[in-house]
Amino acid sequence: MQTCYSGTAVRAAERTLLDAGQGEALMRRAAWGLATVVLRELRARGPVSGTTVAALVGTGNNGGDALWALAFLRRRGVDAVAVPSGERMHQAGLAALLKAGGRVAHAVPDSAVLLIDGVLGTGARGGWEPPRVPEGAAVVVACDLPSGVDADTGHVAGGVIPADVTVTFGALKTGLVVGAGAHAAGRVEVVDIGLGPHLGAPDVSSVECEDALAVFGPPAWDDHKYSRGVLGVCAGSDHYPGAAVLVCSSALATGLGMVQYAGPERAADLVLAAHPEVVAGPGTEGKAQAWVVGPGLGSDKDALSRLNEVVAACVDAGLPLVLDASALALVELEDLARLRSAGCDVALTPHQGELLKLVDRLAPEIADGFADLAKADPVAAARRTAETLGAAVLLKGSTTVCAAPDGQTFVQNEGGAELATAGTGDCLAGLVGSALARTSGDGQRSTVEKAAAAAWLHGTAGKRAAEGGPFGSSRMPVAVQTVLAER
Ligand SMILES: NC(=O)C1=CN([C@@H]2O[C@H](COP(=O)(O)OP(=O)(O)OC[C@H]3O[C@@H](n4cnc5c(N)ncnc54)[C@H](OP(=O)(O)O)[C@@H]3O)[C@@H](O)[C@H]2O)[C@@H](O)CC1
Ligand SMILES: Nc1ncnc2c1ncn2[C@@H]1O[C@H](COP(=O)(O)OP(=O)(O)O)[C@@H](O)[C@H]1O
Repeated sequence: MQTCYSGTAVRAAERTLLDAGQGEALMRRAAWGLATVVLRELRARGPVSGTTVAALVGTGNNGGDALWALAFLRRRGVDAVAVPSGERMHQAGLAALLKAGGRVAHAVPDSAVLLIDGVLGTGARGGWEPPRVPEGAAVVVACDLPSGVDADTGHVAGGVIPADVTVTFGALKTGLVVGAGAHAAGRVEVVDIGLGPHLGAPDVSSVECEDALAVFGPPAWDDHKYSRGVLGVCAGSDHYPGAAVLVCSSALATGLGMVQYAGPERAADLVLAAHPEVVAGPGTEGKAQAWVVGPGLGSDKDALSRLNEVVAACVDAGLPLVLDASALALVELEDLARLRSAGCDVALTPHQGELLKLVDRLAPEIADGFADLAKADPVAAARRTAETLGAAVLLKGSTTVCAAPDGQTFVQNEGGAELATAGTGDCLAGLVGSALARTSGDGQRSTVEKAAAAAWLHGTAGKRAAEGGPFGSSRMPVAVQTVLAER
């Protein structure tokens, strides 16, 4: 499990050490870590001595880190060039650079093979417009975070110089794992500067391979089909029959004990043609241990009555429930309240558009300014919705955010934009359903953690599928099987 801290929390942890007079030591530790990564990048490309490394240097301590790093690099024979972005530079850092034989220039030299972005770190406020830098040739290494990325949220209000590598200090920051911030950061390396004991509880976590496999592991030797998880799927309609197939196929690809399908004849026939092992019928009777409802259901009376039947089945038996797609537009507060009272784990899986509609309809008390919040701070938006509706929220997008009503939050970035194709959300619903069905008795992991495990598998499978060229969502189940087979 990877853990992240908000930029604000990292600053607070630093403050304790700054107050104890350790500011300079911290900065030199950070700068040494940055210089070490830069040297590694240079060595991977050829000789180090004589190559030009430039740093865009801001007015604050982020610039100070960059100046000290340049000073260390100069001692390795690098032509170290500081390019100030403002009127002033960190004094001790500048003195160290000049003493080591580095120089100051007013533009990034064309000869620079590597550019350090040391303009803004955790002290940035609002947006920033980067200066023109020579295009293409230089590797970009961001100091602490790419300038212009909000360290708490990942929001980029102005411009940003996308980094190949970000060397971040003290702890992985939330802004480096969410949305535009995650995209701009490139590969992230964390340099320990001794903040550990002062950091407190993490802000968000990310499920990694091992955590996901603990949910989607192989069967135990004595498992039988009813102990490996039985998932009920209420998806698809005469109008959208394919959704039923995608949900069932993805769930089956994880190796469940059984998938039970509830839906109309046309969709059921397609499901059975693809997977004769599915037990299909019009209603919810059966042995399901969790349900997925919503993909391709539509919005008519029939869709509503099918949703109601599934909610009733879950309430009766205390089963976990995934509400996706059409179900998000049909579910009512009373349904959520009944599910909560019955002790059912509930996961709502909207994309951003569905989230806004859901909040408008069911949580008007938080709707004011919510669209802006969802854009700038998806973690806060998912958390607020989860808390208000009393259910786990899996918010889909370039970063998938899984938030629990108590604030526990996971962010997952395994997938890429190849997943932006119709039906991949249906596949994800099948995976979340499988995660809940197969762990319905284990009580060890929270619903959001299980949802995050499904998001890990979905994103990783998306990447795997993309290796074979452009793809549609029907390729996802095979990719899921491949990912699980390879681990
Ligand atoms: N604390 C420590 O001991 C350690 C800290 N460390 C490092 O310090 C970094 C934090 O340093 P920081 O607090 O000086 O803030 P920083 O990110 O350099 O930016 C502030 C400067 O930028 C300016 N500015 C702000 N917004 C702007 C904008 N939109 N557009 C343009 N300018 C803008 C603002 O100028 P002002 O407007 O106030 O005149 C101010 O001068 C942290 O990320 C890490 O790298 C490490 O060395 C470990 C030890
Ligand atoms: N740019 C992107 N980068 C990574 N993942 C993405 C991107 N765009 C969409 N996705 C993922 O693709 C899936 C799309 O789901 P959804 O919008 O519900 O599609 P559908 O309703 O067509 O099935 C989600 O899991 C989402 O996180």
